[in-house]
Amino acid sequence: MAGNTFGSIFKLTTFGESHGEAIGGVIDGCPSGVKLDLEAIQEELNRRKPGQSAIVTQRKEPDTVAFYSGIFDGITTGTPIGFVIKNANQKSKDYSHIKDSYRPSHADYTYDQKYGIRDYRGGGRSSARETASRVVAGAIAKQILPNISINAYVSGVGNLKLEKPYTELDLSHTEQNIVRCPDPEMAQTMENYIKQIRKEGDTVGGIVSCVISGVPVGLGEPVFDKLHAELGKAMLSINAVKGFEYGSGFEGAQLKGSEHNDLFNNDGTTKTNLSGGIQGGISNGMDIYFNVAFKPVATIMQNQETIDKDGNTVTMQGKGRHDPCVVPRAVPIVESMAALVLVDYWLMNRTIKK
Ligand SMILES: Cc1cc2nc3c(=O)[nH]c(=O)nc-3n(C[C@H](O)[C@H](O)[C@H](O)COP(=O)(O)O)c2cc1C
Ligand SMILES: C=C(O[C@@H]1CC(C(=O)O)=C[C@@H](OP(=O)(O)O)[C@H]1O)C(=O)O
Repeated sequence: MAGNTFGSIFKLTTFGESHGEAIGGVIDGCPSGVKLDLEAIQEELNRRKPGQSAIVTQRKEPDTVAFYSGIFDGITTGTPIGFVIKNANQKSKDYSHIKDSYRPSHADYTYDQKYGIRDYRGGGRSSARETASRVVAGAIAKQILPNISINAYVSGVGNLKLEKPYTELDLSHTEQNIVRCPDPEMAQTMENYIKQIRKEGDTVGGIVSCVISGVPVGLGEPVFDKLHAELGKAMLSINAVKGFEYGSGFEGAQLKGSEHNDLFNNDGTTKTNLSGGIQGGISNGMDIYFNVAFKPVATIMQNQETIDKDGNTVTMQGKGRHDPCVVPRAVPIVESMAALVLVDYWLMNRTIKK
């Protein structure tokens, strides 16, 4: 199975399945001499972990990370950073019903067809449990990036949407509610809606928005490794993601050039920022902002028609502990993937300029 490594200088390889012994990763290419705040890494994991509130999966995992290499006296040594997060709260018997049948729109069918064998307990390797390892690496990347802030927040749940742009929001409120929406009133409405959806045994999608400030001019490697192309790949690699747009995004397609162009100030900044901080695949020093769309996840607590391995139609009922809506927990994952992209390009830029 290829495809388990992300990045070209700061490289993360993850391993592990949702109901196996453990998940974890190896980071190769981390610069030496970085003093790490290990508590801050654990805090990022706590933002992502299952069982954290009434509107997420009730699987209760401590998600405590243990580092095995690459850090000495709290400082990176430049050697591979190996880390492990033990799985502690699997309930694998809840998944025997999907051993020989496929949940519609999960990855059961495609994994079976491609590999011919599948750890069906939980989603196995396809479970978003794997993203905990991304958060560890992302938290380290955040600590390497100088003066760059990355803030994601929930801007949509089903039809409920925050219409205000990030410039009119107080993002310091994001962590003050369990939805991670910076508008307290909207957060409450979203929370009530997710609770109602959960009661119905259903799931609902949503949008995570992200804003990155303090990025210097010059990150991004045209023509194939443009900064926004890599951000797009990073976001689309997250489980359940269906869409990525940056800057003016899909709405920009409705505008005229005279409305869309970002006119310059004399210092090279721009009066508007419909470009979303990237032009020609290179950061221009303005804020980078983007939206990531998540689908309503596949496992619903309702009877559904599906097929078994032999192609027979069967009725399946959702079992196990699942997220009715993933966006509250996806916020730190989006930030982490953004940090991994930025640290890679930042290190590349440093190398090229030397
Ligand atoms: C934070 C997070 C939590 C998720 N939780 C669940 C879940 O509880 N149940 C589920 O069926 N899918 C869940 N998913 C989505 C599946 O992992 C994903 O749909 C599956 O791997 C198939 O991949 P795809 O949707 O990207 O095609 C979650 C995704 C994320 C990002
Ligand atoms: C365990 C986590 O979330 C899981 C993500 C997930 C999925 O299908 O993506 C399905 C559920 O668990 P399982 O793999 O046991 O079916 C969630 O609880 C986690 O994020 O740590």
